[in-house]
Amino acid sequence: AIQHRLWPEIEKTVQIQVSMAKMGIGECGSGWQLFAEDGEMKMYRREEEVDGMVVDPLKAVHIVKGITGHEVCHHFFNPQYRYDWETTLEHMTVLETISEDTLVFLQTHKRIWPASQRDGLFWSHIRKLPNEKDRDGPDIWTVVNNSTDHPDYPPNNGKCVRVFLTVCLLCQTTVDPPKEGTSLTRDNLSCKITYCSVVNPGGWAPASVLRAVYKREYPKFLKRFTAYVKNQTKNKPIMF
Ligand SMILES: O=S(=O)(CCO)c1ccc(-c2ccc(C3CCCC3)c([C@@H]3C[C@@H]3c3ccccn3)c2)cc1
Repeated sequence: AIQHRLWPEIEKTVQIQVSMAKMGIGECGSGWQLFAEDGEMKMYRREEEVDGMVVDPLKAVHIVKGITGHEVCHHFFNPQYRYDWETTLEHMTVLETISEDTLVFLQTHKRIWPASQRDGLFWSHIRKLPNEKDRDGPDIWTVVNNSTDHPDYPPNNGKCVRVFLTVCLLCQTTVDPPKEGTSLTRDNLSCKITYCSVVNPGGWAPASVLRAVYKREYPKFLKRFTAYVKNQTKNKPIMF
């Protein structure tokens, strides 16, 4: 197949993001502070600023029963579900379908007072990865989103300030085998979800406001998104 212009960047970014997502919090370099915890969900952040702007990297680990990594990534990647779970979204369009596993999105997020409204333009790639720990086990699934350019939508030429983001959702499914002679059900499934994100707000916004927004929005987002996937899949055949 002919190579798309973004292919080399996608390949490299996916490798870097997946290896970072696989690292434990301890290995990931120091400075991670736990800032939210809710049951199996643990959210860490590092306080970082670039040109005086808050770009705090975020790393969340969550364990959800009853769903697979494929189901989580499928509902995160596909545009048709996004308005159901992404509450800060004002508008979303798919600018380009590079392939069935790679899309280019343009999204505007609801304005967060007193900051000006933001938009994001990024490629999104979904991929199945071999399970190196257990060759017979379920595959690992990932979605990587990374800011990119588009000739028709230059940054900051309308009402929105363009954010720059890199996001990695990495999902590892575990199957606890059912008792002899009983069939596999969703009760035998659990999924370890690692969500890493770095969002550069693209233009000045008060650090205190941004950190308050991050503290409020990220836990809400991951809880709402995983509850959405459980609800969407509960009466459907398991998608490995
Ligand atoms: O995982 S994704 O790829 C899912 C696709 O939508 C993604 C997640 C988050 C963002 C995002 C974009 C802008 C902003 C801010 C920056 C200054 C003012 C708006 C935020 C702030 C952190 C808060 C936030 C956190 C979680 C969800 C939404 N909002 C987040 C974009 C994409």
